[in-house]
Amino acid sequence: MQVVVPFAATEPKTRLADVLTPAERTVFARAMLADVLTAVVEAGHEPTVLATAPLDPATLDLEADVRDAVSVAVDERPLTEAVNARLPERGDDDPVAVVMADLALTTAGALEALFSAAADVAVVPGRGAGTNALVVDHPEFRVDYHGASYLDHREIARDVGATLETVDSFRLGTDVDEPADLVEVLVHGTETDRAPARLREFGFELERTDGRVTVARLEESRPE
Ligand SMILES: Nc1nc2c(ncn2[C@@H]2O[C@H](COP(=O)(O)OP(=O)(O)OP(=O)(O)O)[C@@H](O)[C@H]2O)c(=O)[nH]1
Ligand SMILES: C[C@H](OP(=O)(O)O)C(=O)O
Repeated sequence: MQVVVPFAATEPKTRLADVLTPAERTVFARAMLADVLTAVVEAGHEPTVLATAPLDPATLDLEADVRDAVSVAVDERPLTEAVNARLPERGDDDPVAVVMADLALTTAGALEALFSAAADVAVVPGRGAGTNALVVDHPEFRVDYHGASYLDHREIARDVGATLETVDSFRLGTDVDEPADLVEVLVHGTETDRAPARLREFGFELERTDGRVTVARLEESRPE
């Protein structure tokens, strides 16, 4: 199986602009990417980062064995086009997995559950009907990201006669897009994960109130 990890290398995570500076968003996005790549390698695969701009794996916080297993492909086209150019065509035997770089809670076990699905197309939906991860083992299925892409992908699978399985995964279903999502990173990130470590360095901590838990940033660590 080929595993592709799309990564917006410049100006990542704009929806976090209210709580993180541009430099912090870059650090945080790269930390999530490193966590995802580590999980992919632990699951036994050699990931390709599909980046919008050149990226040197040596500049990511990766163990040496993970770094050596990672390759980078630069494609400046929009996400959908860049991913579609990597999906299997007629005659290709190898399925292609697409795992987003902002799945900060990804573990090898969660990926293995997705990778072992038997359908032509296996999808993990994200919050708000996005598509966080999928495996394509069909020559005609193509992606159409953004909007309610999970619903669109179900329809596309039907149109091309591909079987589709929805994989239920809290860890892969949690994409980190908005400030409220940072809660999940602090609650469920593990000791060795880079993303929660970076958030804590930035001064974020959980805030327990009467309602849903939120994150707060220590006053002294807020940027000017
Ligand atoms: N190769 C590639 N990856 C992309 C592109 N846009 C987003 N991504 C990646 O696709 C995944 C999902 O991205 P989104 O959450 O939609 O966008 P984002 O850029 O991370 O964040 P926002 O700026 O807040 O929308 C993340 O792993 C991004 O790094 C693109 O145009 N090309
Ligand atoms: C990649 C895209 O992400 P969103 O824009 O929904 O966060 C999608 O899931 O279709």
